[in-house]
Amino acid sequence: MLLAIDCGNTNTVFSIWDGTSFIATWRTATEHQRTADQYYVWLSTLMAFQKIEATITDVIVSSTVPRVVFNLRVLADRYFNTRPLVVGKPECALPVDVRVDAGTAVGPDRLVNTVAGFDRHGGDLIVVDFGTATTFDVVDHDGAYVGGVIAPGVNLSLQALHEAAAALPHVDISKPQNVVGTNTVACMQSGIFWGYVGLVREICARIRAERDRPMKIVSTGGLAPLFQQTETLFDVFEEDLTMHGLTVIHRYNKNGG
Ligand SMILES: Nc1ncnc2c1ncn2[C@@H]1O[C@H](COP(=O)(O)OP(=O)(O)OP(=O)(O)O)[C@@H](O)[C@H]1O
Ligand SMILES: CC(C)(CO)[C@@H](O)C(=O)NCCC(=O)O
Ligand SMILES: [K+]
Repeated sequence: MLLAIDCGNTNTVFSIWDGTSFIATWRTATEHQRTADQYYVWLSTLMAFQKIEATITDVIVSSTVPRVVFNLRVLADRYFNTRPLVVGKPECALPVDVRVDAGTAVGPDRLVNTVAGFDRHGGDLIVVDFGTATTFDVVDHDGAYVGGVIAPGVNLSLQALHEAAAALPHVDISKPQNVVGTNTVACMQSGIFWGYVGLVREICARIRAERDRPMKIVSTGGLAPLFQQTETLFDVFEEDLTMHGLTVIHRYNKNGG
């Protein structure tokens, strides 16, 4: 079975893929100090707790944090006796082209989202991922990643307000009832929530205008549903998009690339 690891700047998600479906998914904070042994203790405890008797034969990793890859490689080698596929490394082939400026290292999560979006929906897509950053990946008609947009993430924006202004508290995102807030928390939530609705709508409209062709908007990431609730910003939401992309890339490499 395949262990797929999606490591973001905030959280790392581990999923076990049995060839047909994900039989388990676990999430942990991303910490580069964590060793292979620590990962294994954590993983094996959860597997035992959920009575998952998977024999892991393959590992694939996408990491936006280069430093954590070393320990994940050791995890694969020491505990699963396999060399992991690492997205973005030359030995990991991608089923789509990447057409960007020379020397640009595109975030592996964006490449994985591109592959997943193209696999499920075909080309001409905008993939919006609400993670630490909010990213927009533009997928061409042939599935190629052709660029996009990086905006500060929702939680990062709230955190930045709190850290920069002495009188602004730590606030969690939620949909405010009104635009005009009558207390500090409501004012901050309004700024971020409605600001984000505008950001997403404007960026997608401008991408569409620049590309001059119909583009489907696919969203993923923990906070996408909160925004979709209010306004129709996306055509579809897919919680497991990044994980799906990892299984597609793994299969592609198994079959010889
Ligand atoms: N209503 C909400 N308010 C605050 N956080 C939420 C809410 N709904 C989901 N989340 C958070 O969203 C996060 C899931 O987001 P996701 O995995 O897409 O990105 P991330 O882990 O924040 O970023 P990255 O992938 O860059 O590490 C979880 O940490 C979850 O707690
Ligand atoms: C933008 C993030 C942080 C989103 O996770 C990640 O994709 C990344 O580190 N990207 C590198 C730069 C780029 O994608 O162009
Ligand atoms: K993510």
